[in-house]
Amino acid sequence: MKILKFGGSSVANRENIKKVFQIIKSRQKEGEIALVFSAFGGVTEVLLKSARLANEGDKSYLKDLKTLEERHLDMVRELIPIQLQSSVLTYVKVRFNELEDLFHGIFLIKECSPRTLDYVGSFGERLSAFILAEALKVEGLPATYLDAREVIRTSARFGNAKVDFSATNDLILDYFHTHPGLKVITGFIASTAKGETTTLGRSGSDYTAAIFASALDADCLEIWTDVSGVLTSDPRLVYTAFTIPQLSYNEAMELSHFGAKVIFPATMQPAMKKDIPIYIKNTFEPENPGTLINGDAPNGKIIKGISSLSDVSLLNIVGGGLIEVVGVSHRVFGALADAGVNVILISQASSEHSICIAIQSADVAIAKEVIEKEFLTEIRNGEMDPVLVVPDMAIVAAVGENMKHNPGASGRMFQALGQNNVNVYAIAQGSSELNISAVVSRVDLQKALNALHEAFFLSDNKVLHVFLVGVGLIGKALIKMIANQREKLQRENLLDIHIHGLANSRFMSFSEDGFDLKNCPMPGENGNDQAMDLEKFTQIMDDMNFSNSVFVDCTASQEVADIYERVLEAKVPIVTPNKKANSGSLERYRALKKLAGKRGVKFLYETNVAAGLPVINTLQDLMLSGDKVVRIEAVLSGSMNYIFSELEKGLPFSDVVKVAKEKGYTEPDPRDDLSGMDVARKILILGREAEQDLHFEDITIQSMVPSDCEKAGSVEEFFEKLQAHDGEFTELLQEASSKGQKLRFMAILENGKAKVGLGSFDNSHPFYNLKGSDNMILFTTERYFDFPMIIRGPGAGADVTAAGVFADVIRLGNYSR
Ligand SMILES: NC(=O)C1=CN([C@@H]2O[C@H](COP(=O)(O)OP(=O)(O)OC[C@H]3O[C@@H](n4cnc5c(N)ncnc54)[C@H](O)[C@@H]3O)[C@@H](O)[C@H]2O)C=CC1
Ligand SMILES: N[C@@H](CC=O)C(=O)O
Repeated sequence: MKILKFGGSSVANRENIKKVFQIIKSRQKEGEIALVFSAFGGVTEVLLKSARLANEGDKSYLKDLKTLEERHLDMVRELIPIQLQSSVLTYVKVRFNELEDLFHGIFLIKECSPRTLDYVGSFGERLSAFILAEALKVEGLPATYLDAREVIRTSARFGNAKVDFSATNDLILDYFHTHPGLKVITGFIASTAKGETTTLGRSGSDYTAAIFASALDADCLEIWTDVSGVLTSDPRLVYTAFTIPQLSYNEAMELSHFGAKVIFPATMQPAMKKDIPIYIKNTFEPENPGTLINGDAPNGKIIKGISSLSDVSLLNIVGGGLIEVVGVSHRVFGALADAGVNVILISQASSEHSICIAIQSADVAIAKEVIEKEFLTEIRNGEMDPVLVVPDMAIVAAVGENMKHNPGASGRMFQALGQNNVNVYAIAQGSSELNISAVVSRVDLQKALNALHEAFFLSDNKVLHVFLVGVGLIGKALIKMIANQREKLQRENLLDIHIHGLANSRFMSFSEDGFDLKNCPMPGENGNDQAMDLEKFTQIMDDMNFSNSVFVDCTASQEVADIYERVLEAKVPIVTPNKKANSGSLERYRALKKLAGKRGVKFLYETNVAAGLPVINTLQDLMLSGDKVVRIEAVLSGSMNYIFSELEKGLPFSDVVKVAKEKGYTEPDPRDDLSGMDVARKILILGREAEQDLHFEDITIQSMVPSDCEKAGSVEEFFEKLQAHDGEFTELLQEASSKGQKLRFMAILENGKAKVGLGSFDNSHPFYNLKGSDNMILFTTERYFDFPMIIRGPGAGADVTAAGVFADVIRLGNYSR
């Protein structure tokens, strides 16, 4: 025997009911079944609301009742052929006449007790089960309607009656032995020994099904609903939530206590006592296996699900007078119980100095009042503080039997929360080790759930949420690269990258779901984009509050570099090719690294030097492994190398600089390259990475910008003025060529001092053969002393730089996995 229960959404309309009938027919072929139905979707709510309206003297209940009656009559007409409708239509009309009389009585005497409400509520299931039984007969099934009030005996606690299992089990068994056929049973309702109608409380129809399953020793209980089982987390908050294939009864109970709405704990008890498997199945996706709930807790994932409760407040009861005083907890919880306040979570440190309690926010005022009343004397004597309320909290709970005797679950949980800057206000874990709960701020709830979901279920998968400032040459190339590589990264690296924020110097735009990167509109291209405001940009990034946010700075702006502290403080890692932050004061360079370390986030800037070439990482590895840098000799400017190599072809200097800019090798203002400033910044950063106390003043710079060009107001004006100097550069080149040498703009760092400027090299030097936008870095270290370590390759350009930035972003994705 299998018991199949269908909820209100499964029988909300004819279309759904047809699906239900298909399921019933297929199950019936497999063996004996019995069916339990809820009222048609939404009917019970309307009935109870109408009763309240009548009680308040509001005659609009009549309209609601009429609409309900029409709905049921329509259902009969839709499910049953006209020649068989008459008796069923009469049944419905008689029930609604009874209801009308009943509501008129309530309206007249203005009395609507829980007992009356139970009677009113019973009509929903009586109508649905009767109509469905008749419709099933039409489908050729031997259906017989069973009003559960005939067989489920309860106490007279109306609204939430207590089942008398001994009487009920006998009545059910007797009924099934004496009545053949496919029983179509009303969910939710029962009766007292005196024949008064009662109801079974929240999720009462599930309970009915479990009662029958238990009485009949059913092989299994199938709960058919509108979701495919119990999910790993609330899918409205965690988009990656998925169906849990199997749960133990205990796990299902823990999950449902904290928000998994699919099953209500009490309803499981009868099935659980007899170890009857419960399947949670989706009427609209019957082939989906759904969730099996049974007595097993097989080894597998360390937790099964992450549940949550929002709208929680914390009460802190603090005071020296609590220490080693017997009975304090008894008084606190006694006062709360007397006031009917449900305590969700309790935490008390072993110092006994405080007790922390989580309750529903709606109960805060009364809870505070009764506790303070209970401890009036202690508060007056200063032995205890008035109750401190921390509002707007939420609870996240990791649930799973495999946590038992399995170290690491709480470590992983709090690491994930900490890494994502989620503050934990209180913690509770019982010795059953089935549930670890943490109280967090409500604004952090979604981030916390996603961080935990990723840490426990998708630890191999990671989603990065990028906020990109600067969508010029490099920024645009980066977006294109991410768009092209996304699928491969998802597939092969289990890494997904979404961009949620974009900005240039004038506009900023945001997308909660992430921009469509293949057709990504640039800031300012959408009518509703906002004017760029850096403070607001970071605020919106904070407010979006994603786990794994990343700030990418693809500008050359000092203003943007100045907000790094704020970004790191918010525990958001930074990736940037912008050299401004690291080439500012030595103190700030060090402070930023320290802050990143302190906040446990990465600050990655491989592209600060030589674009995508692995220079910074290599140098960091050398230093970490104990090497010492003796000398760095390097060509660090892709544009300058391009310019001086092209000059060899006899082209005018100003034309070559223009082409270097067009090719994306120069800085936004090419004078940053020609002046040696860009190279100076790079050698400064390399020196600092080599753990030298290098300041900008320690660098001697030879500028290639003629003095009149320096003063040019715009880049265009600069190019106009530069033409007049073409001859000077041709002369420099000829002089070097006459000695068999080539011009290279280079930097040398030695003995704590650096020099940046033009040098000429013959073919015995590695710089001689550099081509195009090549960079070359020679590291002479204690280990690489006789022959320096050499890194060479293109050191400027959109693609190589964007690729370096992209590699840093991917690196972030790979950390902590
Ligand atoms: N071009 C190259 O080969 C390499 C460039 N880099 C660095 O990459 C960075 C970007 O360079 P490009 O893309 O060539 O520059 P770009 O001039 O093409 O783009 C800069 C972007 O930043 C935006 N921007 C500037 N100030 C801003 C502010 N205050 N707020 C918001 N947005 C602002 C601009 O509107 C533009 O979208 C620079 O720091 C550069 O030094 C690093 C390695 C190589
Ligand atoms: N303008 C730079 C590129 C970025 O660092 C160069 O020419 O090397």
